[in-house]
Amino acid sequence: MAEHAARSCCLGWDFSTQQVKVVAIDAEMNVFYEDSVHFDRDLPEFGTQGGVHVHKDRLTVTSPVLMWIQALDIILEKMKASGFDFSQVLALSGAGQQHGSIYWKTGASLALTTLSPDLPLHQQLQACFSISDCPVWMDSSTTAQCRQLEAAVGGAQTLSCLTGSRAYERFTGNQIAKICQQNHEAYSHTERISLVSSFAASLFLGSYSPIDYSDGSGMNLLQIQDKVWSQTCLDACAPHLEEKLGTPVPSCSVVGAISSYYVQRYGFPPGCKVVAFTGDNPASLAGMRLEEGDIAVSLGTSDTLFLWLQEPTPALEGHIFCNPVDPQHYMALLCFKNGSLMREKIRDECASCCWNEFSKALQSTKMGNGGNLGFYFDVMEITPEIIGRHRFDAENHEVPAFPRDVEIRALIEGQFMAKRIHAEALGYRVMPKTKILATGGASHNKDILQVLADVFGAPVYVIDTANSACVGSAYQAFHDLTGGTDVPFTEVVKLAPNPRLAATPSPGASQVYEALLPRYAKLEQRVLFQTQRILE
Ligand SMILES: O=C(CO)[C@@H](O)[C@H](O)CF
Repeated sequence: MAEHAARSCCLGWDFSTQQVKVVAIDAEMNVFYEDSVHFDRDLPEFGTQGGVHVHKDRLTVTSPVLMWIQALDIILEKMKASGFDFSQVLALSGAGQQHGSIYWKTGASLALTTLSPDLPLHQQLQACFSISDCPVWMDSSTTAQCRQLEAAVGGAQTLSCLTGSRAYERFTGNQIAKICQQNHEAYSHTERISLVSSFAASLFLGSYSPIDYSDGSGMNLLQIQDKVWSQTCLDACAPHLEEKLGTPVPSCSVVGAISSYYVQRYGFPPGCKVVAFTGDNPASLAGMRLEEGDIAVSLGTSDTLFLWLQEPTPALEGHIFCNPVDPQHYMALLCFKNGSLMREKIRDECASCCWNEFSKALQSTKMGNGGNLGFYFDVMEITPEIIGRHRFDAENHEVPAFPRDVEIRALIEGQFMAKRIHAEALGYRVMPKTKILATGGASHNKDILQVLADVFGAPVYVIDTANSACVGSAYQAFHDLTGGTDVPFTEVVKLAPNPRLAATPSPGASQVYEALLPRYAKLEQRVLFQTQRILE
C-alpha cells in the first residue's frame, strides 16, 4: 500500500468471529486505511473453520485465544510494513464478538505489564491463560446452567428485567458457570475473566481493561438499570466472580494510555488514548450513527434489528443492552432466523428464481394483500419459536396456498410486520423523526424496501455497514477525544458520509398496516400455540 501522508487519526478495531479488522479514520471522518487478518486463511495452524472449533457434541464452540493474539501481531506488522504512520494515532477503540470469555491465569498481569518490545505479543502471553480454547457466541452447551440461573433469580422474565435478556446459552455468565462446574481447577487458577472486547483492550493497555456496560449487558450478569453486577446472578454462576470481572465502566470511557510496548515497537505516541472496547453489535449501532427513534434492519441470512430505546420493556425475546453512545439510554437486538434463506426459497418457488419477477409481484399486488397474511418459517424461528408455513385469508381462515404474487407479498409483509410487532413489544415506538437504516443483501431490492417503509410508516435509508463495528469504534475514540458525553456523538460524527434515501411510505400505508398489525399479532399467537402443542 502506498506511503500514507501523515494525518491525525483514530483507529477502530474489530475482533470478530472470523477475523481481526482495523480501520483508520481522519478528523474529517474519512476511512483512509483498513486491513484485516483472516483466521482460517492466515493462521491455518490453529485449524479453525469460520474462526471457530465446533466440538464433537455439536453444541460446544470455542476459539483459541492465542490465535486472536497472533492475528494482532500480524496485522500490526502488516501496517508497519505498509508504512502506516502510528505516530498520528490520537486514540483507539474497538469491538469484539459478544459473549465470548477469556480466562487470564493467576500471575498473567505481570506478563501483560512487562511486555518486551523486542518480541511479538503471542510469544510473551502464551502461558497467560487457564483456558486456551475460549467459549464463543456460537456455543449452545449451557442449557443446564441457563435453567439454574433463571431458577436462582426467580424465573426467565425476572432475569430479563434484571439483565436485559432471559438466560441464553451463549451469554457469558452461563459459560463461566459451566467452566466453574466442569473445570474447577482452571477456574480457581483464573485471576481475571474478560470479554473478547475487554480482552482486546487489555492487549493495547498492557493491563486488564474493565468490561463496558454495553458488552457487559450480554452476560446475564449486569443490572442494566443500575449498571452494576447483580450479586444474585454472580453468586448463581460462580464463586468470587466479581473480583475476577472487575468493575464495569461506561462504553465511552478512556480506560488508559497505550502500553509502552506499542510506543517502542510500532511508534504510537505515548499519549495515545485507549477508549473502552465494546461488543460488535453496540459498535455497529455507533457505526451506523443510529439516533433516538431510529431502527436498523440488517437483511441477511438471518435478519437482525437494532433499536434505540429510551425506556425498554425487557421481554422473553430479544436482548436489551446499555446504549454504547448515550449511557442514559438503551439499545435492543432482535434476531429473526428465517431471513434471506426464506426470501430466496419463495423467490425460487414463486418467481422462477428471479429477483426481477419477485419485484414485479410486489409491484402488482396492493398494500395489505387483500387481507391475506402469511407466516413462513422453514427453520425453527427464534422470534417467536414457530416452525412451518401458515397462511390465512381475510376472514382468518387457514388456507393451504396463495397465488404466487400473493405468496410473495404475504412473505415480505409478514416478515416486516413481525419485526414491527416485536420491536414495539420491547418498547420501540415509531417517532416523527424515525429513520429506518437498511443494510444487508435484500437492502439492494427497492421493492422490498418499499414494503419496509410502508409497514413501519417511516423513510428507509441504505448504508454500507461492511466495517460498521470498526468504524463505530473509531467514532467512539473520536467522541472521547472531543469531550466524551459533554459533546453529542452526532456532533462529533456529523462529517461522516450520510445514508442514501431509498423509500418513503406510500400514501395510505399507515391506515392499511394499523389495521393489519393487530390481526397479524393475534394470528401469530394462534400459530405459536399450535406449534407449542405439536412440540409438547
Ligand atoms: O450473539 C450475538 C449477539 O447477541 C452475535 O451477534 C455476536 O455478537 C456475533 F459476534
